[in-house]
Amino acid sequence: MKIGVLGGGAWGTALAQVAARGGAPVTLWAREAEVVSAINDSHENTRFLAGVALSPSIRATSGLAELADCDALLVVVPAQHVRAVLNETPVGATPLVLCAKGIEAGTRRLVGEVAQALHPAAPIAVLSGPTFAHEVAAGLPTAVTLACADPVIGAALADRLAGPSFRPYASDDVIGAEIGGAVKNVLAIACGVVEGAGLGQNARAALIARGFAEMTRFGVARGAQVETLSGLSGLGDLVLTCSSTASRNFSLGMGLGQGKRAADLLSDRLTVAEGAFTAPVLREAAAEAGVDMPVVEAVCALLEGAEVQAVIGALLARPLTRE
Ligand SMILES: NC(=O)C1=CN([C@@H]2O[C@H](COP(=O)(O)OP(=O)(O)OC[C@H]3O[C@@H](n4cnc5c(N)ncnc54)[C@H](O)[C@@H]3O)[C@@H](O)[C@H]2O)C=CC1
Ligand SMILES: O=C(CO)COP(=O)(O)O
Repeated sequence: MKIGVLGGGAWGTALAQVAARGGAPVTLWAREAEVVSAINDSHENTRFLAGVALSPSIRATSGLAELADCDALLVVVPAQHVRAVLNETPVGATPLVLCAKGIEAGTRRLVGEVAQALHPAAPIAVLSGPTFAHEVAAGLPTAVTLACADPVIGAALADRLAGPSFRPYASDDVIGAEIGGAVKNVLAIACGVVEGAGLGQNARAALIARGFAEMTRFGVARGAQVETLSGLSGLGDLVLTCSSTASRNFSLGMGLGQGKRAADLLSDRLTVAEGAFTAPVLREAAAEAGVDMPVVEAVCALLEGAEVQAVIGALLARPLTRE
């Protein structure tokens, strides 16, 4: 199975390295000409994943047409750009594996829903879980959810990507796998705020648990299975990104917690903090579904410039309720 990767950021590059194990040919489309030439000339993505020696069997390209001979495409561009990139990609009935984590602004669609609407003949799969790109690229042990409605295609993709330190777990819950990854990015911002504002470890644990309750409420309302939300792509990824400054979302939250302005923190970013884009869309989607998400609303308020202590005070002053 020849794998193509759409997106030459840190995660697309790390997944290309996974797929190239044993010298298997992989074609990686990157938007930046300098990323294409760095990968082809020196086998390194100096811009987004510096310091990792990439397999020579990864060939980078700027031409989406060159993905036409692939047997499966991993979609790893940021969620807000999936539509534009997939619009230009020759897909047909090739399986699409969505690896971006987010909800599209405007349509409030999960990226798998965007992909399915654009390419109705393509089987849709989702690969998601606790996966810092630099750890995966370094070959450290990692487990992911690989969800696909078609169990035969799901198993073929899992077999193709699995390795001694990369373990896909099968699921048929595509929506559940996507919702975990999208929502946890927003909750990771909230946990970063707790860290930045010095609110302590009790508060962080409380936020993870109450955030998970929000993720579950929203997920169930959108048709997700609770087992998926409490697995690798939901709770697993939530725990990872809510505990580490290696998370871009957590780091963004730390800055907000220290009183910095969201606009300043976001203005000169080279890399993507998806939670900042997902938060307002998730707030709308939750309202539409009639689901209460106070932590998500608090993150939105902070991104819109509200004062940290006022937002935290309002969250803590909510009426007492049952767990
Ligand atoms: N980095 C990680 O550890 C992980 C990232 N992800 C997800 O993977 C997705 C991609 O993130 P990263 O690879 O980390 O990106 P990155 O932050 O390393 O790089 C930014 C990427 O955005 C692309 N980009 C910027 N503007 C664009 C546009 N107008 N059109 C198309 N692409 C554009 C750049 O070409 C580059 O590939 C995100 O949804 C992220 O949440 C998922 C798991 C792990
Ligand atoms: O999704 C990730 C790990 O699973 C990466 O998290 P950040 O985007 O917050 O760095």
